[in-house]
Amino acid sequence: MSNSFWGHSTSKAQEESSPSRIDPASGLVSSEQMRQVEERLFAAGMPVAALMEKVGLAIFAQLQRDFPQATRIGILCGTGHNGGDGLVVGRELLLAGKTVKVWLAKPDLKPLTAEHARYLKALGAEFIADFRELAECDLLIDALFGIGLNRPLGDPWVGAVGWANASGIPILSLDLPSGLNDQTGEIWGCCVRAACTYTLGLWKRGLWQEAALPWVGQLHRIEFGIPEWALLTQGSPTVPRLLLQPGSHFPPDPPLDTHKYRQGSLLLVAGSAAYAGAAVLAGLGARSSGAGMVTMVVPTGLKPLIHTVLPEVLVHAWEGIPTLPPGKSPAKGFQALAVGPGLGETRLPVLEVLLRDWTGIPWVMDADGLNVLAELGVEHLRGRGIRAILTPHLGEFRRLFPRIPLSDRIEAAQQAASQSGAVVVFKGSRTVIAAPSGQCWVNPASTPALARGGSGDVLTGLIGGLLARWGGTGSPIDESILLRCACAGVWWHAQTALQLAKERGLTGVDPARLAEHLPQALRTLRQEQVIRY
Ligand SMILES: NC(=O)C1=CN([C@@H]2O[C@H](COP(=O)(O)OP(=O)(O)OC[C@H]3O[C@@H](n4cnc5c(N)ncnc54)[C@H](OP(=O)(O)O)[C@@H]3O)[C@@H](O)[C@H]2O)[C@@H](O)CC1
Ligand SMILES: Nc1ncnc2c1ncn2[C@@H]1O[C@H](COP(=O)(O)OP(=O)(O)O)[C@@H](O)[C@H]1O
Ligand SMILES: [K+]
Repeated sequence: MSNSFWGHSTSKAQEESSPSRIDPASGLVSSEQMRQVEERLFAAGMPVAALMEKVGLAIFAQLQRDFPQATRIGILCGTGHNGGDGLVVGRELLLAGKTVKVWLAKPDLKPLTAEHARYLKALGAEFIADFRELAECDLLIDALFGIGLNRPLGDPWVGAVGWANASGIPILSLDLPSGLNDQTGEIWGCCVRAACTYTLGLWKRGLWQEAALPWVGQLHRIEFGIPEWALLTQGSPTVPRLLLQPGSHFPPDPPLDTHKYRQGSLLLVAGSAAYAGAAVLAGLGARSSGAGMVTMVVPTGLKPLIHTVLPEVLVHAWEGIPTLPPGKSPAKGFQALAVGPGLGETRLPVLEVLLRDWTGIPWVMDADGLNVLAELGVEHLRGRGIRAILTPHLGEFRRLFPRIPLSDRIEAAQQAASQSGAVVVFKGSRTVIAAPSGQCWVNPASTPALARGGSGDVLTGLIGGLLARWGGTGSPIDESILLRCACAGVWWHAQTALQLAKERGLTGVDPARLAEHLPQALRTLRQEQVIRY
């Protein structure tokens, strides 16, 4: 990853132009891809047992940091190498003076796992026949299944998992919570509900899917030093990545001799009599983006409100039939268009005007803009040559892309981007951002404090403003800039909400305050350069 928070570092540029190598800090892999990486290590001479030892010791060290108070540890141990990892950790815990009890799901262990079981027994760990005997433990380690899981759990695992989940004892899952699908994050019938998951080597993509959120707990990646040559992907040209920090996604800071027209001019088309607030919130988001000029197109009735709340905004008001600012052509006047929040009944006539004359500048489309697009068909965008960012939530996504299956939201976003030719921001508790070229990002940190009406309107204005700012720099707005704006907006929006929720509690993050807090949050983030999970 780039070390520069704002700069356009070469390493970042290279990273983006060579998608065939997995970034170990942020790349999301399937179990199959993980196996390929491991196979390369083994083929090059790394002994399997040595890798398990290395991984086990690293897990033990992290466990000591995260659960220093745990003294009685129960291990739910499967037959494969996930169980082996659990036993290595058990050995270290025992040697550190902790009490260790092991429940072996089945006796037919893989050879390496069997060796570790034999030694742990010799050291004095108690091997129990009934998992209920783990009730006195203060920490459970879930070492039932990792990347080897390939079908729904049956007996005796279902009983053990159900008991562990109901026990109230915190559970640490190794690699994946047992029962979680490594790709989709959905569960195979039943699943361990982890307080914490330590994934080994590379992030398994299922862990970062929205469906996995109730099961994975705190996520942590155990580094075990995978060499660069082992990180090549096969079969998949691009690997989805976590949005760990915005880096070069943001527009550069303004030069000292800049002026308002070089800071980007945004046309924001939003609001209706019924949904005046949506226009205000999108305007507040645009204001905080730092765009040099914001012009809002609203029905006449909203003009006084916009002037009062956003005095710096130019307002073009229309009555009867929607019109756009006179004397300005898309080519010279504006660098970006944000359209959709709160258009309500006026959405169709408004979109008709925009589609007629305004296809030359990049668009951010949300809410009612997306609903019109769903009626027209997403092909319309490509047909008209519109460069666009679409920001659907689940309902809007369904309407736009009715044929795309939703069980794997990362894959769904990638398909949507490829189908529409637009950058797609699939909003939710784990927002996914995908581009037609196949590049794809997942926002790893957000908060349910955002789950209230209007949060998305702020995001639309913010992304629109960022787009205008890039346009103001003179950069051609190609796919990579669209992607940068989408990523920067999503990250900044969520990090601001996290900061506000910490200060004011989950109910203190109303959209207007969120929009107002954006600049201050970014300043803090720039100083801290941290990611909050
Ligand atoms: N590769 C390495 O050397 C290293 C790996 N490491 C660790 O090993 C883990 C992967 O180990 P693993 O391949 O042994 O698979 P694991 O997840 O333990 O499953 C065991 C077996 O269960 C079976 N099975 C599947 N689904 C089932 C079901 N529903 N109900 C019942 N059985 C089911 C399936 O066998 P099958 O029955 O399909 O033949 C599978 O093989 C990995 O996550 C990491 O923790 C690290 O130590 C680093 C070194
Ligand atoms: N549970 C959640 N955790 C994190 N972020 C969330 C959650 N629920 C919603 N969000 C975020 O809040 C925003 C809601 O947008 P949207 O549904 O369009 O709201 P609205 O249309 O009312 O403005 C999106 O950015 C989404 O990612
Ligand atoms: K596990």
